[in-house]
Amino acid sequence: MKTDFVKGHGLGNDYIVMVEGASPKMTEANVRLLCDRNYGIGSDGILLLGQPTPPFGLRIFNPDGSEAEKSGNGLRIFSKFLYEYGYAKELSFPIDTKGGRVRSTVTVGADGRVTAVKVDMGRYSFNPSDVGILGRSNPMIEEVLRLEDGTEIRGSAVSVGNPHFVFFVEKIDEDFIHEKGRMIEHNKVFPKRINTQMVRVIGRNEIEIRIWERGAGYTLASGSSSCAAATIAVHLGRVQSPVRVHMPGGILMIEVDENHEIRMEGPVEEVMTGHLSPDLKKRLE
Ligand SMILES: N[C@H](CCC[C@H](N)C(=O)O)C(=O)O
Repeated sequence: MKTDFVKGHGLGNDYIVMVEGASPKMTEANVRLLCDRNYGIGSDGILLLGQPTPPFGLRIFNPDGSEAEKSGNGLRIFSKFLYEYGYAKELSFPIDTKGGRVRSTVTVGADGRVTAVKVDMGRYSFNPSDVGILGRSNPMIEEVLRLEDGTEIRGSAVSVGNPHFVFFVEKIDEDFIHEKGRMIEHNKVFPKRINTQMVRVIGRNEIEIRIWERGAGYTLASGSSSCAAATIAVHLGRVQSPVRVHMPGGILMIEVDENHEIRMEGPVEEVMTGHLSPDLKKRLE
């Protein structure tokens, strides 16, 4: 790759792609600086290519410097990168993440560029230890979560490789997710912290969500959040699979099957390629 990084987005959830060995060390300080929208490149996270042959190695970093087990939008951006920059020779290939192995299949347009990606995201789990909840073995389904300000929210916890808390509303309230998202993220029930989705059911196969991401805050879209919200909505019988998930950044298609497998499909775009300038490099550890 003749460039220091490639930047892409999935429905407005943007990531910087870098290659291990040709990138700064992924220390918390470096990740925070690179993701900073004023002092750095700016993004909702970093995707780091490890093993450059199948099964491709992927590490995912949030803009606060923490490492995530999985990212749905990140996997689509990463899959497009692998195919267009010659790492992937096939249209379908496996990728190893901290949250398990997934398989991507890219859709290529007439110009040879990837326009969309389908990802077999693996299996969901309601197991509290998979979500990072300690001291219980029964799933947290439609239970009241108490926040430090006294707010009570009835929701469910699910892992799709990374952890999520999902609650339903009759009407989407953007202010609520901005006011309470961080409190939910850091609630003591979730020692590994957690991603949160506010969900409104629109139809038998349709939901609308708003997202507060662990380690990133409010984002325009989230693939793993779409998987988590669709999984809980199907599990509670509020919708049927496949589920169209509407977000401010756009729509993802999510399938949840009886074997607990989740499949996600959606668009992806490359924004730019770039080089780190000497002044920024001086600031990196
Ligand atoms: N912040 C998430 C990772 C990124 C998820 C999101 N961007 C997606 O597309 O799935 C976490 O700490 O688990």
